[in-house]
Amino acid sequence: MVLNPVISKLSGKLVVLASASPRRLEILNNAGLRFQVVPSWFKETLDKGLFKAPHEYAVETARQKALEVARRMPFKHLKTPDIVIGADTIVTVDGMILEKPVDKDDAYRMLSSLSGKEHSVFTGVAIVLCHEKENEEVDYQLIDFYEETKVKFADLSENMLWEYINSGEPMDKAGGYGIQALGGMLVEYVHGDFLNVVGFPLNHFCKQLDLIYNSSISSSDQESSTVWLSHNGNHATSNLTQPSSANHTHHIQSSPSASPVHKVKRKSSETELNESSMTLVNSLSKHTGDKDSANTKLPPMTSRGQVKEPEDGEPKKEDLQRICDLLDGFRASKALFTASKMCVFDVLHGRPGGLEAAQVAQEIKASLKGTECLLEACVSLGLLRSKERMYENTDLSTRFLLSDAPFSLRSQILHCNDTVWPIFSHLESGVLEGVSQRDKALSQTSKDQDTLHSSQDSKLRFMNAMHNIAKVTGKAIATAFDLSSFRTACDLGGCTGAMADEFTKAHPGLSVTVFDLPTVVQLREHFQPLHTDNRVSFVAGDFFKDDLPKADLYILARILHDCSDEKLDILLSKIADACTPGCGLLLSEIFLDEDRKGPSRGLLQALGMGEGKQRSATEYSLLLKSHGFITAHVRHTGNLLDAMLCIKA
Ligand SMILES: O=c1[nH]cc([C@@H]2O[C@H](COP(=O)(O)OP(=O)(O)OP(=O)(O)O)[C@@H](O)[C@H]2O)c(=O)[nH]1
Repeated sequence: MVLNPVISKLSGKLVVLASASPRRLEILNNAGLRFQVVPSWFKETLDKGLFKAPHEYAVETARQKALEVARRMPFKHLKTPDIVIGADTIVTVDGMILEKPVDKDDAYRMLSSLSGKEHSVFTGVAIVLCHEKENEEVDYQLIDFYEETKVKFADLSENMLWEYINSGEPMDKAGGYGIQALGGMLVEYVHGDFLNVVGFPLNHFCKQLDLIYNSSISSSDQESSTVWLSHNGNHATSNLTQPSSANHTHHIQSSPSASPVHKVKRKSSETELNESSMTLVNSLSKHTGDKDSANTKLPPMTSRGQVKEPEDGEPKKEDLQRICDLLDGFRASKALFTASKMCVFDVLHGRPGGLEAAQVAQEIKASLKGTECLLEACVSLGLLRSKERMYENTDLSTRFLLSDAPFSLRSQILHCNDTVWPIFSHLESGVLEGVSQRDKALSQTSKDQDTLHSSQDSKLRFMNAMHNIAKVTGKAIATAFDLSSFRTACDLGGCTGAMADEFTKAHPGLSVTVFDLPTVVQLREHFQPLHTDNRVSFVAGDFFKDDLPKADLYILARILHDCSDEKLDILLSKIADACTPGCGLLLSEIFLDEDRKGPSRGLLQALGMGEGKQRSATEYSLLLKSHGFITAHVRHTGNLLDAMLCIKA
């Protein structure tokens, strides 16, 4: 790509850098850009698990940083900028995203995970072009891209690590290092844009400006091809013409059902810019021709930031829908629980063409009316499909709701129905008293049941539920880290051995001992996989009281969140005592976001008021460090559980 002068194109425009990074300020200053700095208030807490690739996380964070400033300025600074620039820099290694360390321990974790390795630095950049309209409304055009640079660290000694950490330099830098300063000592090579590592890919930025201000797309083309971001930043689809420019051919694919983010692939003779995507959403005024955008018509925001309620004063549909979704949530859960318990999905399995409601009613021995309502509700939830009054399973129900599906969750669903649901029926008491309502709820439930389940039956049902979760999450956890340095593992509370199976499958050199209560180990025959791998063995015992089997890796999957502080201390002390330096501890839990604002799955689980608590990765890391385990790697798997690998110091 031939690069043309671009900085001068911005003279006379109000350019805003939505960043508090002194390095970004210096880079753009040195390039001769005149701009104002308005740090963004956007909290960098996007759920990383939602992004398919690390760079998407950096780009979305950059977008939100820039949009927050672009939207705030008209009524906080009483002026609308012409251009707002946002950026976010992250480091990735071993599948982990490293941002700025929260403390020295975190910096140690990051730097030790980078030691001796090549890693990537991604900087996402968002350019928001603001267009103030005659009616004071502001439309935004959002253009974003990312740049990747590879960096290789030398092998770092403990002394080197701690000397660098104690310099204080790591604390405000992605990945815990500053390549432009002391951190340069750690670096063996850089492949790619050095400034991108520092925090701003200046060359790529200039190329992007070139596309915006020097491309041959005529203003009318730009008008027709450039679709504007609605004031609220909500996306909407739009139909687009396919513009072409002198230096670049870019293809903007759009379809009514497509996400509003369209990948724009720009190629040039010299440089293939990596994917830069222009978030294309339609304005409220000009491009709402097609039905989709009409459906997503949003109340316009005045430049003073107030959302204009629709003329008739009706509440916004989206807000009402959000509340109704929450209102109906328990009905949806109960429909799933009931259909599962009544074996609706099993009844429909293997019935080509499906069954009528009357046939299902007969098979599940239920009323026709009740069965029809249940089947229709399941169709509305995507659990069944119907055609000419014939009902069939969907892929979703076939994969997760059949009793004998490889990843069946039916037992977990029955556990939620029979145990969790009664507990949540006493949630108000739980909140008032701050203690679990389990005994009250289950003693009442067991009295209500015609026949009390034998202790073995209820134990089996619980084990089945745990087996379901281990089957669904086991592979993601077992493959989260390189465990080649470990030969023996002990899965504490490993229940049926489903997780142990996945570890032996993923690591041929590893044998796993499942250590669980005698009543659990006695019942393991009910769950043994068809293939019996002799690398999985069972030992009965109580990990709070008995000696732990010797191993060089201990696995704790969904155990710690259920333990009181006292039990945590007992268990972790026993593990620490059983470990020699270099032993591993692999923890698998739901890791809360650092600001404890999500994921709701974890925070809703905490409403069970058990004696344990939900924690973030940092909280778990510090808890384990207090027992001599240093966190080496953290993995947000995007599955139901996350994972952390710690090493005994
Ligand atoms: O080698 C280096 N690597 C990274 C940096 C600096 O690290 C931070 C990255 O953090 P972020 O992208 O979140 O930016 P912030 O500083 O928090 O400012 P925002 O207001 O934009 O969020 C960034 O400052 C890089 O410059 C470095 O200096 N050297």
